[in-house]
Amino acid sequence: MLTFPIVEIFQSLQGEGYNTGMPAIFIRFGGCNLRCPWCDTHFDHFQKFTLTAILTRVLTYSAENIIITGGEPTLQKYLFELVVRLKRFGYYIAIETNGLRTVCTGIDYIAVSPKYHYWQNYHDAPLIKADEVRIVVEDAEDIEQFCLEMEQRIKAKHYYLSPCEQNGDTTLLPTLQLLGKLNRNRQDNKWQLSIQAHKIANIE
Ligand SMILES: Nc1nc2[nH]cc(C(=O)O)c2c(=O)[nH]1
Ligand code: SF4
Ligand SMILES: [Mg+2]
Repeated sequence: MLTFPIVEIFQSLQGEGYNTGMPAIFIRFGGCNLRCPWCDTHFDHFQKFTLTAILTRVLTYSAENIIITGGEPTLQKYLFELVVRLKRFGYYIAIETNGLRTVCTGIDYIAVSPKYHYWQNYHDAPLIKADEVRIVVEDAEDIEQFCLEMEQRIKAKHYYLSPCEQNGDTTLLPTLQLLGKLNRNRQDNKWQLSIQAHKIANIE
């Protein structure tokens, strides 16, 4: 029987990016094709759920939006089958991906978070169109170059920088400084700040 590795399913508010504040049911898949040193998700602890079990659980919540995340959710071979089933119930479906694989059709909103730590993997990454690009700011000399390359590579409506939190430290100041640099000499103020609002609010 078709099963999916599920870390957790819960309802909360989108804490990041353009849809911040949007009530959503989060479906978090296990497994990832990267190992970011600052990763905040235990994607290797999961339980097997059938499609019907996922659906049954999702239907216990009130939100009309779904955020598919992980881990790296595009690793799921049968993600499209899940999306089709969820769509029949009228859900608006967003996905959070690192952008190293294509995203199946039927998803309404793509948030891609390319990882500076794995820059070399992005030179030929397939995802070149998204709704938002969100880059976690690691304190590195050449991260501005990475951001500019991703802006060129991935066409999106919104571009965000997000501070990196690790062991109680945050890169908020370098993030603000980098926003200043990326937005200098241009009128569109294209790069915006995205914080992990759910962590400050102490919600899931
Ligand atoms: N509230 C809340 N918003 C989120 N947006 C993206 C998340 C993620 O872990 O992918 C996340 C998360 O874990 N919680
Ligand atoms: S891509 Fe995301 S889930 Fe995977 S290791 Fe990096 S931060 Fe963690
Ligand atoms: Mg998270």
